[in-house]
Amino acid sequence: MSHGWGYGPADGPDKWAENFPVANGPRQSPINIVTKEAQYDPSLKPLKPRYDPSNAKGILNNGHSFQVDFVDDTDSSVLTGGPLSGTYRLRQFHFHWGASDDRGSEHYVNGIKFPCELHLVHWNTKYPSFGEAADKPDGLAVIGVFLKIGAANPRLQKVLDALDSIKTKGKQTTFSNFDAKTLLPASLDHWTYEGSLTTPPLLESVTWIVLKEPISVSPAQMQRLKGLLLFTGDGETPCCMVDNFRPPQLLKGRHVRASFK
Ligand SMILES: NS(=O)(=O)NCC1=CS(=O)(=O)c2ccccc21
Ligand SMILES: [Zn+2]
Repeated sequence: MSHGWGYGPADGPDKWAENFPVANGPRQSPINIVTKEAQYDPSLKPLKPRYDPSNAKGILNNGHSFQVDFVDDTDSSVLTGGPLSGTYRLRQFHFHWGASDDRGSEHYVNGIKFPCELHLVHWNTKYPSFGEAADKPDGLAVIGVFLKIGAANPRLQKVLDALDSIKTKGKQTTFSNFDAKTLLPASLDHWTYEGSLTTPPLLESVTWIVLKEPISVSPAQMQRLKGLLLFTGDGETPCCMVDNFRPPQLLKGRHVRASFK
């Protein structure tokens, strides 16, 4: 059963507004971050991700990416600081990538695209659950991390090695004892703005925290991501899951803040 949306010509980002009219809303994501227009905000606090590796639960091919899910029934893996008020619990992380390394990221920096972008999704514990938080203006916080082609990144290896067991849509397997913090770069300098989910239902509930420093990924490691499959329908030939990114959306008067000078 398809979700009804995807990244192809018939069901891709240009079509999403038909079923999700918020696609044309005032705070849509991703965006192109124009660094000269991002104002340094000294009131932004240091970003504090505190993750417990034992909260890692499973890895799932959801048909448009893959996600690593975390147990989120306690405050043992949380994000605080930066632009956030209160405590946000880690829910899942996933990636967006291209068919070739000249594209793949959702956010751009001064028009520059990266081959891949990691999203760590958190929800505000002022609400009783993820589901309750997901449609509130301050409900979610997503850390975006750019991946840049370079040396092989050993911290990605455990995730990449798990992909062989979730090749097709709907497949999942256990994924335990993983510290998501190891996927973050040394510097937590970031840009932040008010936006949305970049996939349907495109809810305008996300405080975006996009890290300035990319992490590395080797061409061979990128190939592993591109090997994931999604079936477009029962019995149809599987096709590679690539180019699962939404293009940048209009700022519509929003301002991007920087945590660094
Ligand atoms: N790229 S993104 O993080 O903005 N959107 C993916 C996403 C993250 S999520 O787990 O909040 C969720 C729930 C329902 C539908 C999509 C999503
Ligand atoms: Zn995402």
